[in-house]
Amino acid sequence: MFSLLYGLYEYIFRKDEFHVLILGVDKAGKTNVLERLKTIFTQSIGLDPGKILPTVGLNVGRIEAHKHNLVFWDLGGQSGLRSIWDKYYSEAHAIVYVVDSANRTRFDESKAALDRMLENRELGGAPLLIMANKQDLEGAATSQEVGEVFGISRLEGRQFKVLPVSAYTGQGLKDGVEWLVETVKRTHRALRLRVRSNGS
Ligand SMILES: Nc1nc2c(ncn2[C@@H]2O[C@H](COP(=O)(O)OP(=O)(O)OP(=O)(O)O)[C@@H](O)[C@H]2O)c(=O)[nH]1
Ligand SMILES: [Mg+2]
Repeated sequence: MFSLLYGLYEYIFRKDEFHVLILGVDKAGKTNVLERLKTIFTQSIGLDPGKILPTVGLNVGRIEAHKHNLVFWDLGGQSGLRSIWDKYYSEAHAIVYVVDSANRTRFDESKAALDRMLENRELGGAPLLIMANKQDLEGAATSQEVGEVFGISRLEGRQFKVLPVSAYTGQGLKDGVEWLVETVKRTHRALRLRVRSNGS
């Protein structure tokens, strides 16, 4: 009886856990974003930019924000590593797509990788937050420009937002996390994933 009641208590009061994939082409700044998020939202200090190497496997970061637990999965963006992105799609509540706003020469490549990702049905209904990163650099494209180049307003059936951020200064990261929590909470996808995890 006690365990039944405890189970019910746990079910009602446990914090929801959301899985957020951090994607984007190599050198966009994904791992720096993750490390800065750790500094902002946890007791520990994220890695210094100078100590961050190109990602080959998976970096995981957990934070607590707005009464929710968020688990970030940061994957490598080199072209040969993009083929494993889709292994994580079915379990992801939302996507953060990081763009190097200061490197316009790679916008086409980055947009192609984004379009390919969005075509995947396993990501149906997953909110998309585009981080127009490296805003601290002079000449960086604004978030509006990034939104236009990446054709974001044409997305149908998906919640999305483009935010100006800097992993170096922390600009925009709190707003991004707040948007993620508030948006994911309201999606059918979150409910679907929750039902599935309770059933397994
Ligand atoms: N100026 C500036 N540089 C940044 C910022 N974020 C990342 N960088 C730099 O951009 C480069 C790539 O950063 P990473 O975080 O390793 O990029 P990544 O997207 O994780 O790359 P992969 O792991 O190879 O996919 C590094 O030299 C970083 O120091 C930023 O906000 N501003
Ligand atoms: Mg990385």
